[in-house]
Amino acid sequence: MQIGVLCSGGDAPGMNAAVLGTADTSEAEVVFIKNGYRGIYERTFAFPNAIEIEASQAGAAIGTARFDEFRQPKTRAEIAKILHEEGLDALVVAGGNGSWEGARLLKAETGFPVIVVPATIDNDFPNTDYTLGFDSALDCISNAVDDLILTARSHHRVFLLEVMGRKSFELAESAAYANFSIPVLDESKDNLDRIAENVNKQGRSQILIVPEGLPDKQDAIEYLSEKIELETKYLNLSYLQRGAKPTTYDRLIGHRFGAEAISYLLANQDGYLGRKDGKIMLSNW
Ligand SMILES: Nc1ncnc2c1ncn2[C@@H]1O[C@H](COP(=O)(O)OP(=O)(O)OP(=O)(O)O)[C@@H](O)[C@H]1O
Ligand SMILES: O=P(O)(O)OC[C@H]1O[C@](O)(CO)[C@@H](O)[C@@H]1O
Repeated sequence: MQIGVLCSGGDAPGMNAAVLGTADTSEAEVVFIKNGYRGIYERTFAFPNAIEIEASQAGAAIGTARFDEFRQPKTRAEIAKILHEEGLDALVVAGGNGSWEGARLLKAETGFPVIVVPATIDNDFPNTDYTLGFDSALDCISNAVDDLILTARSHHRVFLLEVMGRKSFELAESAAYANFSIPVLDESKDNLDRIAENVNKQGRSQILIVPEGLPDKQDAIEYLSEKIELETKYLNLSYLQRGAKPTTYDRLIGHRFGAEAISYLLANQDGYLGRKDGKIMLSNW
């Protein structure tokens, strides 16, 4: 069996472990596809030994992409045709919920077998408790909070730290819980007043964690800065979260997701992987 493997959407720490995990088999021939769905369209295929991949490194060593043309049925039909022409029997896609939707449509419209490995720092993917990269991104935020609080205390300041996650607040909420920081998960005036009041009552340096997807985020940041009596500073942690060194957990689960994807395809099953109750499982399309 010849299986194509690609990364799609934002890179996520642990994607490299997942890609390596797919190649950890002697029962299938794995072909890496560079730069996501675009790579199929442009026929940028590479055999595993042609690419340097380290599970210990963030990023997607085989490249990833956001490829808008894939939203068109005619592009998906063309891509299925190319996959057949290249002799591929199935596809493994490591990506987030957009990549999942693209894979779902590819399968529904063309019947091409595909398994999606949940890989995005946002932890927003159907039927899984966990997406690859979340733990590493969370670790990155924790390290930032550890460092920021030192300079914050030196100057008696409060930091508003923006974190990624698109519409999902999971990174912000988990980072705040893990670090005894204050999450800003609701932009209502009541909530912002309550946060400012608590910070003022305590009168000491704090880190407030703001999710990037907070509605009216800029207004909320300005409102809090006005209401908080200590001096406030704003920092966006941004892409550093995606570039975070993969934690051992993300390397382990990445390896397992990759290897399981191949096992399922060899057993003629496809769909999308997830982790539930500590187990890796497949949901069917
Ligand atoms: N509705 C859709 N129909 C078809 N293809 C889609 C759709 N949404 C996304 N895709 C494909 O998946 C790619 C990645 O999607 P998207 O940019 O939403 O990232 P993602 O997979 O959700 O990852 P991340 O969470 O890291 O952003 C898109 O560039 C496109 O090729
Ligand atoms: O790399 P881009 O296209 O700017 O995407 C940024 C987005 O990707 C993510 O890092 C992963 O989905 C989001 O948290 C963020 O909003």
